[in-house]
Amino acid sequence: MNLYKINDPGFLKDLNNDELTALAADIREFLIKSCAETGGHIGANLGVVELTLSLHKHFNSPIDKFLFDVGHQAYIHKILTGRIHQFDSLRQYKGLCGFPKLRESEHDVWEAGHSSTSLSAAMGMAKARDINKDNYHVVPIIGDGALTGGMALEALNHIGSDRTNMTIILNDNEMSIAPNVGAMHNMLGRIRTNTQYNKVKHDAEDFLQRLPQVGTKLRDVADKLKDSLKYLVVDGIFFEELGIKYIGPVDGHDFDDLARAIESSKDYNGPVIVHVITKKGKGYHPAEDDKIGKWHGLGPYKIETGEVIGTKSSISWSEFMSNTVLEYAKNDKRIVAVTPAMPVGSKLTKFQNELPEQFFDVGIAEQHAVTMAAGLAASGMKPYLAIYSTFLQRGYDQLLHDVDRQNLNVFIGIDRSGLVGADGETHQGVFDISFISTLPNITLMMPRDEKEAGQMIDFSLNAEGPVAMRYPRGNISGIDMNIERPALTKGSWEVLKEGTDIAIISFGPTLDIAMEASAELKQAGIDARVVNARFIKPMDENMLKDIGSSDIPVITVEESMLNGGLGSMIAGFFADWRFKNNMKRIGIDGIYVEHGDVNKLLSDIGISSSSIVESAQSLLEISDEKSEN
Ligand SMILES: Cc1ncc(C[n+]2csc(CCOP(=O)(O)OP(=O)(O)O)c2C)c(N)n1
Ligand SMILES: CC(=O)[C@@H](O)[C@H](O)COP(=O)(O)O
Ligand SMILES: [Mg+2]
Repeated sequence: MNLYKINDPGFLKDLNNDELTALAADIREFLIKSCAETGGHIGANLGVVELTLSLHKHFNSPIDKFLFDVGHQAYIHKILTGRIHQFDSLRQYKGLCGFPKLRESEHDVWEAGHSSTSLSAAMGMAKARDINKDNYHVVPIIGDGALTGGMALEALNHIGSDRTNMTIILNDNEMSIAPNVGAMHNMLGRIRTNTQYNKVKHDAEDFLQRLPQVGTKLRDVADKLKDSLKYLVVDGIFFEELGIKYIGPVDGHDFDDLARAIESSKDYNGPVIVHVITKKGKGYHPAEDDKIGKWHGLGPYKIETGEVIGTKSSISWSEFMSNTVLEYAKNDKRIVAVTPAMPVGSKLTKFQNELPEQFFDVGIAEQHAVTMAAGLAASGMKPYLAIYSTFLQRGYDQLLHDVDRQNLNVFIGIDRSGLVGADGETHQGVFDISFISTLPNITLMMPRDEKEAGQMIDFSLNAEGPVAMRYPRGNISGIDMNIERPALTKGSWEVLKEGTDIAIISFGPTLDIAMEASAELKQAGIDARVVNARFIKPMDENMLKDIGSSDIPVITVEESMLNGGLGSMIAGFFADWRFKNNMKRIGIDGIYVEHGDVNKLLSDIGISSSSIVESAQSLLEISDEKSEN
């Protein structure tokens, strides 16, 4: 079938299973080729081809509402809703978003990126429907990994008690990014594999189908028998106990099985969960055989070999951090690593393999991860919580209420700090400084390179109280780790380049553009000082007082939100000390930064050496005018 002719999913209603099967093959072939060029969440999408086709066949989007949890598995949905032409720009600057996007299509009724939100949103939409006496289906599609998220369980608790009409599609492929974990996963596994129940269930259904003109009474009795059978042969049906009818397990690659389950869910008066069993990566061997989570989402690859394109000259920041902490943990049993379902992204699998008893993957459960780390610290352990900046947002109250307020020795590795690029708005790590800087006790740092990172890790593992160290997505610089550096003291900044005309204050990766700008300014006869504000909190107040007293203009640069960022903190300090330095804060000003190449995004925002140079020149003109008057 010519996929490029698809504008609307309505045609699916007329397709028979053979035609659907052929269409599924065409879609898989397209996805494998397209993602080989652009990268993307290929594994997750290959697993939901038949499921997505069936949903669009048996429901009526956009009147019926599809809410894709996380949303990384919505590529087929996007193909069926007329967006195949945009796939060559997937997750690229101004291109197709890798997650559902309201502005892209009327069929995208809920945006995501962070997991476990679909059931709560579905509840809201279903209640609005009922209050307005509307009549459409609300269909959240949630994975077995996302189901481990606390929000999902909070929503199930409400949905079941309220008996709100909706069809929950549970896409169970036994994988989160890595293999899924937790008691929920184990329970689903028992249902998946309980062949005795499945056989009895099918035999019962076949028997009923064969009975001539079965009276409704007998059918009701038989249904109750079948349901009670579930209680006998399958561990307590968790969902039914919550008041949510359970249908499954359903073969997520069999159109007949899917049709039966979806249609019967539509007839039921109350909430239904359809437990669909799928294979992540189906149809592409490297992805299908993936046991660790490499093919969940990745960059461009060679189709024939599955080899990811683009050799790396050095290791990632994540690998550097995890391997360095691992070495400390080998010599100190108190050091334990905690990850909320990101052992692959945070490069903790080596730690997990070498020190399994000092490693915890708690599932997609950031709130639990943060407070568990607090509990570990309260008992004398030294927890290292590796967590993406964007996902730390999910555990903010736990960070405040449990970790910082009790001043506990938790060491937080804030991964993917700064712009992440392809994942876009929902994943940019640009809010953590703003929400951490307000906390009274925590120390917040960002190293300029791996040498300084090593010093910070040592500082953190010997510190009193909570410490957070942010680091970017991408690779370390590969500098010589044997270079000598002065010892790191808490709250100390470093002058990278002396200068008397203006001070440029930054930290982490943006120090590079600060140094570039200072070199350009030197060409123009301007002597710019560059300061490494490696301790974002506490700031180097002595150095700030020196700068304040000298009354030279100050430019701050951060790949982070301006409000609550370093620039704001320095401006507040100057105000409190009545310093009158002219200031320019360069950073992200009140917008959500979309997906795309990080360098292009930085340039658009004005985080560049040229904008530093321009700011310096205009500040110095102001200062000159001020001094003339
Ligand atoms: C709050 C939050 N934590 C972590 C992630 C990272 N993440 C994205 S997809 C994923 C696994 C989701 O597993 P599942 O729901 O089973 O979907 P599948 O990929 O298996 O289809 C994780 C951990 C996220 N998007 N949001
Ligand atoms: C969809 C999701 O949240 C994850 O798959 C995320 O995209 C991983 O990001 P990295 O690729 O930076 O590990
Ligand atoms: Mg899964």
